[in-house]
Amino acid sequence: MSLSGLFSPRWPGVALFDLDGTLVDSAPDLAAAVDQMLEHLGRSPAGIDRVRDWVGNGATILVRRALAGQSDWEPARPKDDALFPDALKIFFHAYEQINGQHSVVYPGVEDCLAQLRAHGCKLGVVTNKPEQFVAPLLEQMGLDHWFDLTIGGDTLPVKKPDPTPLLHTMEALGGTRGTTVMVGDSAADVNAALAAGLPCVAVRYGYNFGQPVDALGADAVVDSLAELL
Ligand SMILES: O=C(O)COP(=O)(O)O
Ligand SMILES: [Mg+2]
Repeated sequence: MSLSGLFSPRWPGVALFDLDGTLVDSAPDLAAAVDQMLEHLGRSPAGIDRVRDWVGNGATILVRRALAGQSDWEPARPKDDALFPDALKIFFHAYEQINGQHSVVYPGVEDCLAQLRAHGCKLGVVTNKPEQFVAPLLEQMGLDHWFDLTIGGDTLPVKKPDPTPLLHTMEALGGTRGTTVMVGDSAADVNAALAAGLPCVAVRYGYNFGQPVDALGADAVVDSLAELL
């Protein structure tokens, strides 16, 4: 499956990209910040392998999961509820310092973005990561210059898997359902695209809560964004 196929019948169009697990492997920084937060609260660190599976629904749910020590944080224990506001503050403070330090751009990303831009596509980032962390990460990764618009998890009243952030970005960039594609690594991305009525590419190398992406219902599943060229 090539991107021109997904854009059918009109090309160029708008390509919307998820950030964590799609453009950038940011789990090492998120895990470091989560572990700093847990240690500050006198808890044992969670470690990157567990934190990677907790990423995808934004920072507040990441912190909820870290306090619960598992993906399924509901119902939160009363003790966790009491700790949550402080835990979130500590996480934000830690991640602000760490964001970008150990993160890397995935192979194939730059070539894909360059090719899309060469075709005249508008490019957007639609992430559940809180907005304040998005521009600093894109800048440090040297990716910021590719994007016409970035939407964070708290930029609008709702986040993925709600389709609103995708449709908002598509419209702001002059796209339509026939000329816009979503590229992401998790069920939050695929479900948002399905609900928005947009074609979707899922990448296998990301996080997706520790589950394979092949059965999510994406229009194409790839091992690298270079496969789309
Ligand atoms: O911050 C998160 O939980 C994930 O962000 P993403 O939407 O870029 O994958
Ligand atoms: Mg993601």
